[in-house]
Amino acid sequence: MESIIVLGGAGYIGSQACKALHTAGIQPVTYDNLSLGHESFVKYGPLIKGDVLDTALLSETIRRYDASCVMHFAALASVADSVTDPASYYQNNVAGTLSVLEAMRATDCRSLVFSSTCAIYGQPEVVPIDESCAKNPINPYGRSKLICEQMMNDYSAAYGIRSIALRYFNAVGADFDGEIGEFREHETHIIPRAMMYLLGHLDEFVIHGSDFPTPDGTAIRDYIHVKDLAEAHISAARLLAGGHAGGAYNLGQGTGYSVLQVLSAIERITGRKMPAITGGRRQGDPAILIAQPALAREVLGFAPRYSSLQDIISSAWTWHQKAHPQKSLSAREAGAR
Ligand SMILES: NC(=O)c1ccc[n+]([C@@H]2O[C@H](COP(=O)([O-])OP(=O)(O)OC[C@H]3O[C@@H](n4cnc5c(N)ncnc54)[C@H](O)[C@@H]3O)[C@@H](O)[C@H]2O)c1
Ligand SMILES: O=c1ccn([C@@H]2O[C@H](COP(=O)(O)OP(=O)(O)O[C@H]3O[C@H](CO)[C@H](O)[C@H](O)[C@H]3O)[C@@H](O)[C@H]2O)c(=O)[nH]1
Repeated sequence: MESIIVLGGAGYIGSQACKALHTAGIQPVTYDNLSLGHESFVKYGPLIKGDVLDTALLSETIRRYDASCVMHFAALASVADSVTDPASYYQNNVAGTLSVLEAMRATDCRSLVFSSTCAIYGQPEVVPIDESCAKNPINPYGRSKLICEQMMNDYSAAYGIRSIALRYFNAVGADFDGEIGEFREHETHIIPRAMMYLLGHLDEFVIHGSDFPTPDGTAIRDYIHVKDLAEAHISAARLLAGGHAGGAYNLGQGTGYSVLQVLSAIERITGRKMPAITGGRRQGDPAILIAQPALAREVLGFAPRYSSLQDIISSAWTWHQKAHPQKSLSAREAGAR
């Protein structure tokens, strides 16, 4: 059976990729240090507990499974934390990716699919953003990912390790079977925070900024379902297996929604009131991020199927209720809403 090594496979997006690989008949071998991920998310193949900085263990794992490809999700990914603790981001994300490339160089595996981000574009001059737009990241997280892409290009030219960087916009939603979803110790993302608020795990939900230059004053993002992202990884791995030289592709829908539009859809779909407090902007939050996904459509055949607000919110809501059943029935929630 073909095996693919999934670095960070115990995390939110990596675990969805594992499920998609398993469904496609490929064995996903999760390699994760479990610093942020969950062992319970590793359901579709073996787990190797290890750090991406451990080059020797990585090489050994790639060889042991005779992996056809490496998918690299393992990173720190909080914009705000990267500003206060850049050292961790350069160590984990940049040195970590260098270690991955070195581990691959020591083996025969020459295909890498990498989790990049729209944060590499910084404050875009034009939207929708296409792949040729200026890359001026405005925080260490975005810079760390841009450096990784540059290293990957150099390793491709010099050592023939071909890579596809997938620049996700906002990953959202959960598995439609309710098996895996989005859950972090210190959650900052809009959909899980809203779900946690509705389930009584947060005392308030704050809208970060109402004075953006957008029609309703709240920031606009391009939300893409993790299942669509997971399937794009399989397309990317297949392209590389077919000899594709590598490249970088935006993964978004090409449509944006404001924070207020998302909150209103949450009220409609969950049938719960979502009273929100308006707060100030978060540091480094751009007003509008919308992808131009034409290149991904042309090259990867990327055609999002699960990214309507209805599918995104209903899958997340189902999973969050299942993940926290005891608390979802709390007296506070039942009485107050
Ligand atoms: N969530 C988003 O909206 C989004 C958007 C753009 C890009 N990304 C990128 O996608 C990838 C996955 O994001 P996610 O939301 O699933 O994050 P996540 O935190 O849920 O998953 C990351 C996983 O990597 C593991 N990990 C981290 N550092 C490691 C290390 N040094 N060695 C081994 N394992 C390590 C963690 O334990 C975790 O399981 C990241 O590279 C992130 O930068 C995410
Ligand atoms: O409690 C919250 C949480 C979020 N938001 C708003 O909701 C939108 C989406 O915020 P998220 O935190 O869900 O996502 P980001 O757009 O900040 O982050 C995403 O894009 C980043 C690049 O800008 C990184 O790639 C990151 O990993 C990825 O999740 C933003 O306008 C944010 O200000 C709120 O109003 N309240």
